[in-house]
Amino acid sequence: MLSPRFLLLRSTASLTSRSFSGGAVLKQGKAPDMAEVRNRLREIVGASTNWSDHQQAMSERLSLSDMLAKSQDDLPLKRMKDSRLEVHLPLGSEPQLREKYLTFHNTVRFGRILEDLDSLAVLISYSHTHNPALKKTPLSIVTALVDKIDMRQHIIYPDCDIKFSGHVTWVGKTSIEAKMHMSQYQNGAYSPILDATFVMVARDPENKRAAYVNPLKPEGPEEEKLFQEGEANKVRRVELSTASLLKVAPTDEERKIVHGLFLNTLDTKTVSFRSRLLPPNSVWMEDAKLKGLEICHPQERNIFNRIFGGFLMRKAYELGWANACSFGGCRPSLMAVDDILFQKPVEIGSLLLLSSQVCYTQGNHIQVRVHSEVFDPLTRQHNTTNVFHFTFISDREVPNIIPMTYGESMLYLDGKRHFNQTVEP
Ligand SMILES: CCCCCCCCCC(=O)SCCNC(=O)CCNC(=O)[C@H](O)C(C)(C)COP(=O)(O)OP(=O)(O)OC[C@H]1O[C@@H](n2cnc3c(N)ncnc32)[C@H](O)[C@@H]1OP(=O)(O)O
Repeated sequence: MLSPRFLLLRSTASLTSRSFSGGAVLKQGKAPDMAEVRNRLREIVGASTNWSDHQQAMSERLSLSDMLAKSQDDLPLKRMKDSRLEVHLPLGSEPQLREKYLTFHNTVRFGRILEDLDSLAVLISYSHTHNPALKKTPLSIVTALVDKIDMRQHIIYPDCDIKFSGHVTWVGKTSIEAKMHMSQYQNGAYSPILDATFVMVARDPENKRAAYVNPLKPEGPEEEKLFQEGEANKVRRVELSTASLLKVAPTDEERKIVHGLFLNTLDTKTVSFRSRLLPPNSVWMEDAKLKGLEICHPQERNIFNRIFGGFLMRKAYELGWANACSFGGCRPSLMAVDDILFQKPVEIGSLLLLSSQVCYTQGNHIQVRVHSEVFDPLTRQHNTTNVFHFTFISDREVPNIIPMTYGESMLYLDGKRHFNQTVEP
């Protein structure tokens, strides 16, 4: 795992003796770097620093199960400000840090930002669930969903300081919604770069069963509004999942779109269902794929000895970007990320197959879906672990993407739904 060097500027109340990540105490005037933050996270969950100790560390965590709350009512109410964090990424003032974030084209690697956001969401969640009476937390908090990342500005400069901030905005019984903002220092002030919403889920010390999190008490109309939005987000997520094209047929309008695409590819000379012709300025979906393989080494493990969610996002993003770049014939910018679902943990040692597909285009926009699955070479079984959705914008019109099979048509419609949701909500 290659996490950035964060400098914590301010947690909730004061830097003097406040815990920001479930037990870690900040000393006044001393801003911890990311190594310290990671060490603290390891301390909080009792994770091993060496892979060779991981089994012992996990067995020690087992004893923490007794500390889990039996019901949510047993846990004290928390306020939004209990989890509020502000973190500094000094790309401008610390040039040696820049290297890790730099692209060949002198912009910031967005994959690295995804890793940072993931770490921040974990920190925020541990701040919310912090119990000062416990030395180690019994909770294993994992990323379940990146609900949305909206880009407010497409260019992130590699030589200007960055600031992240965020806090818990909604909680369910065992899940936590965290909203984060990123801004960059330019021309004497910080201007917004992106807004992100993550859903984290609390599990028992072994990461096997769901575990209760503290209830959240919004204070004042602004916090009430955020909480209501969180509630609405939950309802929307359930509705979206119910309407998934993997479960139900497309709508009437969507069926017409698919049929229109089909008719547009028929060969008028042969009048056959089988003979298909690619319309001008178009690319078959089959020809808009890019694949990759990752061997999941212990270095990329998270504090629970699974593959770090941020690493998976970085790899998926970079593959998706390369595919969009190859498809559009120029370097695209990211417009939005939505609905990144972490369905199953990725075990250390897994073979991770990543497959990206341009699934929808409109004007100069490219919608890319990246699917990741673990492959067991001994049993030859494949298991989907993640699905990622990225919306890119190119500086020129891109070709139309055309599905040939029914399955591809569903991918096309799913891509269109994601595009409409993020770009034309
Ligand atoms: C060293 C320092 C570095 C710091 C970084 C540390 C990073 C640590 C974070 C990670 O890297 S985590 C790694 C990436 N994530 C994963 O591997 C998670 C993989 N997915 C899973 O394990 C399961 O799918 C998951 C635990 C997320 C959900 O499992 P289930 O579907 O069985 O959950 P369940 O039905 O028990 O529901 C539990 C809660 O999750 C909620 N939930 C489940 N799936 C969801 C979803 N897709 N969207 C929103 N909420 C979801 C569900 O509503 C419910 O909330 P409430 O109790 O509040 O109602």
